[in-house]
Amino acid sequence: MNFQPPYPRPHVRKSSFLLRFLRGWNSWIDVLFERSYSMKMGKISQPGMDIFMVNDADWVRRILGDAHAYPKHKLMHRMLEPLLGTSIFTTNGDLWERQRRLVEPAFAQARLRLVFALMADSVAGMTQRLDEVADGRSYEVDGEMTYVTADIIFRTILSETLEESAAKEIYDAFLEFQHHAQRAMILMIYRLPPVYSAWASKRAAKKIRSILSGIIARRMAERDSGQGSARQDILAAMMDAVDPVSGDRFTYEELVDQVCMLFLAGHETSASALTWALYLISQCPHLQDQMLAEIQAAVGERDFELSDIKSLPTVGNVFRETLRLYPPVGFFVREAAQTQCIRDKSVKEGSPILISPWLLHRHRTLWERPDEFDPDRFDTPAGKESSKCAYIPFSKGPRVCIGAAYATQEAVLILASIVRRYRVEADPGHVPKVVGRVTIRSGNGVRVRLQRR
Ligand code: HEM
Repeated sequence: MNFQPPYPRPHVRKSSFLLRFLRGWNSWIDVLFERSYSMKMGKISQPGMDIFMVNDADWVRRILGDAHAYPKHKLMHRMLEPLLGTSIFTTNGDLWERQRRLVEPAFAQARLRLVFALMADSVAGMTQRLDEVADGRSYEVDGEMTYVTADIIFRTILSETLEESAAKEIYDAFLEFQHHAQRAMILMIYRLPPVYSAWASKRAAKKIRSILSGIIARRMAERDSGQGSARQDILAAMMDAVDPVSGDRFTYEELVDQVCMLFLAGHETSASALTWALYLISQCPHLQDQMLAEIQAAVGERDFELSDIKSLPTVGNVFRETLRLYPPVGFFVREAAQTQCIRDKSVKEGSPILISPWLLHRHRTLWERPDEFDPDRFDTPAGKESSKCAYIPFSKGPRVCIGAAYATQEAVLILASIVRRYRVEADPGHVPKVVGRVTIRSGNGVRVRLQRR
């Protein structure tokens, strides 16, 4: 049985300028109105700046397909810069191309094979911690999903395990960063100086950056003194990578920015998706039975192996459908490099263009029953058609997520490990409150009840 999970009901009409500001202060999703979910293109007029929202599948493909004509907008860079510095996530042009050439090999299939065992070790730690709470009590899963995904990033990128105290420090600092970065962005859109929010987001980012930069400095010193060559993690691949065009490597400062970016892009997104996935399956006991039967048939009681990931199509579809309904990156911002017409609208050079997986994935004319949770939809002709043109949780084109395969491997492993060991039951009365900030999260947490099988 499919069900319709919660999301903020859109307003009937477009909000006025002032209401948009107030509603967007906590969550950009609260600004949306009914037509946002069916229009192909919208325009939001702000003082001194028109922002365009593109939901037309062909235009989305064109925009995402051309990183030169539609580079990333500086707004995104300014929002994330305190944490990510000048990293691949927000740069453009030659600088981005160089960074992409140096980072991409670290995520090649061969390296993903190497990091699978590290992921599995971390998941074993997760189940030990979950055993402590798997007695049917009401349990908030956000913290554990953030912990295990951050620990996986630490192990696979840096060959370090993440202590619980450092994990807590990072978790709290990141919540603080999200909160203030979202507010700084809203203020910048309204041409107001984001004085306090910018300062507070920098303060939170500094805590995370100081934990990571210490480790990188140590690793570079190790390399320079000829030690540590046996490590096969993602940092080693990035330190060794030589740019085939310029012949040079990442400097220390560049590596700090890239690792902070991979840390954020690589754990917060996955933690958001996994938390929502646990909520969704908690509402569907029959689906869990189907997942369990599939896991038992393919894997039984032995340890998971990398080749199992492809033998668990239902688990894979649960992850895909979670990313459709709650895409961790709810929107991205590009800009028009030249003045032009997009559909019937004149878009000036430099105007921000928003592309929103949140809206595209729930578009009234592009999906059947868009608000329903239905993992089987990806096996139907209609679902396959919709996902071809209107499914972009990892974006598309030259700037597609570098970590898509890594994230899928990790998420299927975590979900399958949880379902094999526990029944994930609903916590009656708990309804998550969807909040759109840097990622899409629940403002009141996600609570379920775990029961050991
Ligand atoms: C469920 C998990 C994930 C989701 C939904 C996700 C989603 C995305 C999206 C939508 C973008 C494009 C953003 C834009 O165009 O502004 C992106 C870019 C990126 N992601 Fe992910 N991501 C996930 C996990 C990861 C992981 C695990 C890593 C690495 C460890 C990673 C690394 C990156 C990088 C480096 C980019 C920038 C690529 C570029 O601009 O060239 N992501 N991701």
